[in-house]
Amino acid sequence: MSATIHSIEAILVDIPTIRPHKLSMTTMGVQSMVIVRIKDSEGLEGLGEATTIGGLSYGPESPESIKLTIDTYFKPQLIGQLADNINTLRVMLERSTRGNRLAKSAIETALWDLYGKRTGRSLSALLGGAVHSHLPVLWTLASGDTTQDIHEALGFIETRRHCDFKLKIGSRALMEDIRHVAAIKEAVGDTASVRVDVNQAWDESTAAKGMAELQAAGIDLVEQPTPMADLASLVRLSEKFHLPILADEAVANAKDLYHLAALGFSGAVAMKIAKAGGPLRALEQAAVASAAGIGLYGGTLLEGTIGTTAALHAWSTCEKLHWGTEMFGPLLMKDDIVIQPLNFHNNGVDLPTGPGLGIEIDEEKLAFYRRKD
Ligand SMILES: O=C(O)C[C@H]1C=CC(=O)O1
Ligand SMILES: [Mn+2]
Repeated sequence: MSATIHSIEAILVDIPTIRPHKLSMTTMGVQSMVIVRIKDSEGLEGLGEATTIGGLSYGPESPESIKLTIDTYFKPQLIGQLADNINTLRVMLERSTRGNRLAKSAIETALWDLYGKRTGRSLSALLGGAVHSHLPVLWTLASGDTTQDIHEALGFIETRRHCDFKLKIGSRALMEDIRHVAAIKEAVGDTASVRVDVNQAWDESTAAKGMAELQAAGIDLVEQPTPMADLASLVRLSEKFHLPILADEAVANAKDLYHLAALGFSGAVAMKIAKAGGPLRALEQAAVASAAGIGLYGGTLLEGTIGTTAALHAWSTCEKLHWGTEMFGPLLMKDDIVIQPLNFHNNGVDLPTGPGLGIEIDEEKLAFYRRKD
């Protein structure tokens, strides 16, 4: 008889960011994570994590609502269930609860970690095996200040920590943003790839003007220029420009991607375990993307090491990540709550190899950063 789920804890953890992180909808000075600890009847523990960016200014789930969903609605369904059958548990939560994908992703991650620890296999091995052991990782320049962003970028190019950059724009007047982006592109030169993320801030006509300017400035990719529900604008813009579009908020899972592709979209998609409701659903997009000729990108909601590692295991199983990944979340935080942080080097990160996620909690750090109320 295999082990059953004995306890589930959802812990709010707040870690300051190394600098203000300016997005089109808000500026982050702290990242709040929900750390999930699932223990089984044999005393093994699985770790999961959910985050969002800028709380309710970004989407309908907040760290506090994720904890409430897990404590009040998921826990009573999961306690006492066999821990190993992840699909059964995942389908149970999908049937009982609409939405709440960030909370579902944290639970699925913890179940995978637990299963990996029991079987002695890494999450990527359980998902069919890693094709990559080192994944490229870009850095987001979002201090809000052009000179500081250039300084940051040149430092990372020099140390080979990152060679690709994403700029968060959309909160300022269009031409102010364009001057900011063009100055950074000019400073980092042709060897660095510069992309922008508008986080839905433009209407279609602003996006058309913006994309023409960005194309001329040598930018490689424009992420979610228009509102998430406005799929037609993404399709029209992708037809009008050879500067590719990365669909982020508009696509959470394979069904969304299929719909967008069927409308005629070309470009790329940001897979995120959080948006999809867990690693399995996130990876389903890879098959649709490949069938539709859409590029893949490993996306983040600025998770800490636990969530980042879960996503890395998932992305490592994809044959081709056309646009690399942005799994730099732990580096944006001043500190970590794990014993062995991820190894970022050579413009990317190493995939941990231990059982499950291959990550261990630092109990003292967790006690220090957990929210006290
Ligand atoms: O893509 C997003 O919208 C979320 C995130 C990823 C990197 C970053 O700075 O913010
Ligand atoms: Mn984005």
